[in-house]
Amino acid sequence: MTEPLPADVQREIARALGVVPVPDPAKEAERRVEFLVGQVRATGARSLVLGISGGVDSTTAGRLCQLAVERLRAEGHQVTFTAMRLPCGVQADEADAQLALGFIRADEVLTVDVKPATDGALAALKAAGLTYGDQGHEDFVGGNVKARQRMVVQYAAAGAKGGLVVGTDHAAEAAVGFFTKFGDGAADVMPLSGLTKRQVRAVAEALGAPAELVKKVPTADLEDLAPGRPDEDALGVSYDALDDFLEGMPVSEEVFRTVLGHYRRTEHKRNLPVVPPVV
Ligand SMILES: Nc1ncnc2c1ncn2[C@@H]1O[C@H](COP(=O)(O)OP(=O)(O)OC[C@H]2O[C@@H]([n+]3cccc(C(=O)O)c3)[C@H](O)[C@@H]2O)[C@@H](O)[C@H]1O
Ligand SMILES: Nc1ncnc2c1ncn2[C@@H]1O[C@H](COP(=O)(O)OP(=O)(O)OP(=O)(O)O)[C@@H](O)[C@H]1O
Ligand SMILES: [Mg+2]
Repeated sequence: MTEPLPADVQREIARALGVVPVPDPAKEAERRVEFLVGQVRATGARSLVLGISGGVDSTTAGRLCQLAVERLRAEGHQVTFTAMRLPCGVQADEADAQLALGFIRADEVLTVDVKPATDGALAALKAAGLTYGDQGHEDFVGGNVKARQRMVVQYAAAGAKGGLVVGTDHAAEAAVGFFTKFGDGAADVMPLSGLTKRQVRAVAEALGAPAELVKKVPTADLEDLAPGRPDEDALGVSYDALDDFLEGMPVSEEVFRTVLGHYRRTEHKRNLPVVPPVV
């Protein structure tokens, strides 16, 4: 069988992830505010809950949430947006998180330090006898525990408030599975879905986000041994190249292979858990 052409593979992946051109980022922002409004109306939710890190994704999604709840309140719905600051101890780019909060102007900000819960779980696992390959491996697994502790507290807040947890996953992260399964990958609504990273930045700019945040270098910031490590460093491909891939532009063979490799390896993260076939 002949291999499909790279352009056809790119088109198929972009289609699966819902990537479309965004000629007018302001209209796109509006469409996504309306999506959130519709989801709140349909579910009867009384709040939206989202962690604000100081990165461009949560800055953008956070502002969309606040605009959505203000629109709903104008229609008479009792609904609020809770922005959550979820540092793990002291966050190096705390100033960016504060800048994001100043822009978003959320109804409420809840701050929870996820360090005690993260350290407690890891210490208990160690006491139970769990071991890791090496220090780097331990740090990597611990990073995912941190991301899942953020999920735990966001769902606790949503449970207390009758709310929906908002996720910030978009097409560039989804394509390479660059999120923690059931950590930041766990959410009820994902208003940035289908956007490439540059489209997220364009929507952020259209919303009036501070330029420092629009242009900020993306970081998962999960590893203690490599604080603030740029995503692009971990992924081995730049977001520009990844966006080119998703937007159907020509990419180098190396980029093509890297993205396709990540896409195939992380298929399980974009699907529900695997179950036995029905007989
Ligand atoms: N084939 C398969 N079918 C079904 N399930 C499979 C599987 N392979 C692994 N799994 C399961 O998945 C687990 C691995 O997935 P996971 O725990 O997510 O771990 P993993 O994908 O190894 O790591 C998460 C990556 O996402 C990055 N991240 C996380 C959070 C936020 C951001 C960000 O950009 O902000 C980035 C993080 O830096 C790291 O590189 C395995 O331990 C196993 O339980
Ligand atoms: N320190 C934090 N405080 C609150 N929420 C966080 C924190 N770190 C991560 N999150 C949540 O996890 C999500 C995933 O992180 P991710 O790094 O992909 O997004 P971001 O930081 O908003 O943008 P970028 O990818 O450009 O860094 C964030 O959007 C946010 O909702
Ligand atoms: Mg980040």
